Amino acid sequence: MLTLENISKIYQGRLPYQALEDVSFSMSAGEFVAVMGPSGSGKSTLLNLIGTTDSLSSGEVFVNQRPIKALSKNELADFRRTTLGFVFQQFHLLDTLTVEENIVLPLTLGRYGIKEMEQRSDTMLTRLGLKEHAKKRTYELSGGQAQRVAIGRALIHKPKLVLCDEPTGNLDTKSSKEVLQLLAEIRLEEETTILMVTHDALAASYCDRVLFLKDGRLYNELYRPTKQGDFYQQISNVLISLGGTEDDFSSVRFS
Ligand SMILES: Nc1ncnc2c1ncn2[C@@H]1O[C@H](COP(=O)(O)OP(=O)(O)OP(=O)(O)O)[C@@H](O)[C@H]1O
Repeated sequence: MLTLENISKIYQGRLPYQALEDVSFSMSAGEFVAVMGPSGSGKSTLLNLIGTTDSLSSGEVFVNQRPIKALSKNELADFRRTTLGFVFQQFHLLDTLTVEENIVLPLTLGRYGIKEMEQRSDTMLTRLGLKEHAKKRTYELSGGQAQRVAIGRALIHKPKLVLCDEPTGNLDTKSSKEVLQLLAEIRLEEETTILMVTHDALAASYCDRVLFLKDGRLYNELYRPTKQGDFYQQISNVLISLGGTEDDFSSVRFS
């Protein structure tokens, strides 16, 4: 579904800086993949390049075998609106709108009738366990509820690829687990491909695979074994070999 071929990014400042160098990997439809690495290793740069909010210095990104570079301006706008969904650490919800209005917001930019919007919103609110909160303003929600609204908004238009930047960074352990469980389930139900940047080994252990970046290059890759607890331990070991600090690890253990 997604292929990165030898991508590099050099920021052209007073002193040019190579943030990514020769990164290649592929993701199949419905795969849930985490990207980890120390601060400054190029994780956000990677998301921005795939999300088309920044441009490649070299290499190519293919979505469903189509090179993103070949898209015209209109096609690119259409690609962002229909194929991609975004989830951020700071939920980026609109306080002036209700929960359900936030969730249907992406649909108001497309050609959807009122009835279809209502149906999709209703299904999504139920799926997120937020039906009773539909008419609330977003400042009346807990962090976990707010992030679930943001996930609903990211998924309401049924995007093929969802890019998540530290989606659990502002959440406590319980809310983090709920949000991660939700992402893991939804990608199975909808075959949504999810790429998630995270510092948290616990969050990464919900994924099928973890890619590790170091100094802008792919450093390691782990596939999930049967047990999530084993995966968590393996991820923690790679983080230690990367030179991670205590802050990179969660204190949660699996039985
Ligand atoms: N616009 C820019 N101009 C110049 N250098 C940049 C720019 N954006 C990022 N960088 C540099 O590129 C490198 C990678 O940055 P990036 O934000 O991708 O790292 P990161 O892994 O996401 O870090 P963090 O975990 O701290 O968010 C860093 O050294 C950063 O200083």
